[in-house]
Amino acid sequence: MAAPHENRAPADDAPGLAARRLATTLIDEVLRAGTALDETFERMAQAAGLEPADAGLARAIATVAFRRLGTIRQVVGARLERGSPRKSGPFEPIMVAAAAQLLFLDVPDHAAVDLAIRQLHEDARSSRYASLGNAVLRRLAREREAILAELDPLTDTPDWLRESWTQTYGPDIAKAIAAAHAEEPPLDLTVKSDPAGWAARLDGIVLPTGSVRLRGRETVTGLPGFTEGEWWVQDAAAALPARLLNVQPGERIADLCAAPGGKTVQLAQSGAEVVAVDRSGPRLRRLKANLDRLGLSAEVVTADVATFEAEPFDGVLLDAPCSATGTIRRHPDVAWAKQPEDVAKLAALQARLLDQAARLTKPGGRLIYCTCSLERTEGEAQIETFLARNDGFARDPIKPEEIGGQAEALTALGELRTLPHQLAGETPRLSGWAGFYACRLIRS
Ligand SMILES: C[S@@+](CC[C@H](N)C(=O)[O-])C[C@H]1O[C@@H](n2cnc3c(N)ncnc32)[C@H](O)[C@@H]1O
Repeated sequence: MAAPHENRAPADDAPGLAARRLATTLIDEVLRAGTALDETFERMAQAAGLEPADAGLARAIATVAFRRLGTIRQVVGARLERGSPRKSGPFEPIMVAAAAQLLFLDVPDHAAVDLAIRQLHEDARSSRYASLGNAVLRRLAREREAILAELDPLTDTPDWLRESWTQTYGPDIAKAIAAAHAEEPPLDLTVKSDPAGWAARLDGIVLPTGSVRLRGRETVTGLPGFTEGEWWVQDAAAALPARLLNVQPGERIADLCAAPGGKTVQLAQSGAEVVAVDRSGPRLRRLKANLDRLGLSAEVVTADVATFEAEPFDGVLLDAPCSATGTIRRHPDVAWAKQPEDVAKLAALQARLLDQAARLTKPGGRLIYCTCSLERTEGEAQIETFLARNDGFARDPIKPEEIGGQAEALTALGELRTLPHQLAGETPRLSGWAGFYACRLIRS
């Protein structure tokens, strides 16, 4: 008896097929397991043993698929007369990856469709729907212009996030946040010194807060200054919390939940004695590699912050684990991998970590609590309840001049609340920053 698919072309002979397969697996895995795309990619790309160009293409397809997942599901669903077929194996992720490439990446239509048909034939469950998939994708190709003319960024925002942002910030800002997420993010660098010089060398702009934003899309490791350790990649908003600690040379500073170390290197660069604590060994290895490349040092401790004990510090920075909804522009998978229950669970963990961070702060010392979340529960509300149960702490309001004059990113109580649509730049792609919350507290 003939083996199934015996007459199929050998698996890897079509250009782009290996990349598309990996993209499909990534999309499927992130949606099913709720894992982060970056980590899933690192694990799977290595196992798949692809050429760097194919691995890069797979990541690009998966990223745009998540950025536009609401639209893709809508336009594919509208062309499936009887809805998505049941028991069809990998049909859905194959169609999502194909539609992402067809609608949003530069690839000839016939190639994008052909790869999907090959993939559908690779699994007996989806093979039965290959002609259906073919018909839907060809329609998408024919109707692409009309589809792209009607894009609504809110379609690419899951309902629970749209509702949360509308309730917290109002409908106009919720829409503006969604529009910012539709744009590919720019690359921001924190430089050790001479931002204007690095901006000139790397074709960048010095942002009002001092970060350097690059106009191009180069691979960072090939840029001047990377090997020499002159700068590190850090979103302009993510660079603010560590600065708000106003570290003085020689102070003892705890960086809690520190890995992979974006803030640790800022604190170490300020001349402080930094103790960086995180419970993740693999992430701390990345932190150490970052310190080494930059020629900076810190004491690195693998521990659970909830039970970490030490002599109290002059300053403590807690960058607590959170839903990361403020990073959706850089990590569009977050919007679809996270659920409202995650926010509630994380808020309980944040409260425990914050109480321990408070115990680790000296009388008269400063404590910065921050999260890269747009959810009030993980930011403003967390601090409100913390202050209600800790009368030894008070807010130390942040002033606009501490954040490059960006007064719109401060709350009435002097907390930092950056939103993705703020910080207008030369073009929509060169505008915006991550959504961050930070509050500076002083221990009396
Ligand atoms: C938002 S990330 C930190 C980013 C980092 N501060 C930076 O700027 O690069 C949160 C970190 O919290 C760590 N984490 C989560 N729960 C923890 C706990 N109970 N104790 C210690 N670290 C924890 C995670 O391993 C993760 O590295």
